[in-house]
Amino acid sequence: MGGRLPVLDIPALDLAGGASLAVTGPSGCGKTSLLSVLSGLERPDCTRLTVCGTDLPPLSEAARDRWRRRTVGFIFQDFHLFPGMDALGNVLLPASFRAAGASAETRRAALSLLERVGLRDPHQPVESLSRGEMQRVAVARALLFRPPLVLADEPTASLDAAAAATVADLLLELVREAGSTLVLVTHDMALAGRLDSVLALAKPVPLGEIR
Ligand SMILES: Nc1ncnc2c1ncn2[C@@H]1O[C@H](COP(=O)(O)OP(=O)(O)OP(=O)(O)O)[C@@H](O)[C@H]1O
Repeated sequence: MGGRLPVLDIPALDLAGGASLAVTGPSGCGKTSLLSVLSGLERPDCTRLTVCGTDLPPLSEAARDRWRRRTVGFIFQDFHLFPGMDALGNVLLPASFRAAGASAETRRAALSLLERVGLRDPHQPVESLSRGEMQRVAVARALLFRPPLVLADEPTASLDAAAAATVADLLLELVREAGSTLVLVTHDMALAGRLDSVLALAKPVPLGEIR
C-alpha cells in the first residue's frame, strides 16, 4: 500500500489443530502483529485466513469479537490482570463476557485450575502476588474454557528463570490436556524448541536496502 512495507509477509502458514508453534524473530518483525491477526483483532490484507475453522476476513469486527471470546485464550508478557480483584475473580473474567455469566461448574473449574497452577489462596488480591504467580493466574484464565486456540505473547519474558520454567511447564501441560492449538511468541530458544515447530520471522527489508 503506497509503497509501504507490509508488517507481515507470510506466504502460507498451516497449523494442524492441537499443534504448537513458536514464533521468534527480532524486535519489530511482526510477532505481535501475527497474534493480532490470528485472534481477529486486526483484519489482515489477505484473501483467506481460516482460524479454527472460521474464515476471519469477511467477518465484521463485532462478529470477530464474538468468535474470539468463544475461541481464543490469551496470555500476555505483562499478565493483563485486573487489580482490585482476587485471583479467582481474574480467572473468572472470561465468564463475565458470556450471557450466562459464571456457572457453579465454571467456578469449580476456575478453582481447580488455580489449585493446579499452585495458587494456595484463590482469594488473594492479584496485586499482592509475585510475578510468577500473576502469570500462573493468567495461564489459568486463558485455559478456563479450554479454548481451541491459545495465543501467548512472550509469556515468560518478564519472569526470573525459576518462575519462567514453572510457567512454561504449566502452560504446555494445560494446553496439551485441553487439546488447544498453541501459538507462542518467545525469544527463549529453549522454550521454542519444546514446541512442535518454529516460525522464525525476519524484519522486512526496504527495497532500497537490497543490493
Ligand atoms: N497498528 C499498527 N499500525 C502501523 N504499524 C504497526 C501497527 N502495529 C505494529 N506496527 C508496526 O509493525 C511492525 C511489527 O510490530 P510488532 O509489534 O508486531 O513487532 P514484534 O516482532 O512483536 O516486536 P517486539 O519483539 O519488539 O515486541 C513494527 O514496525 C510496528 O511499528
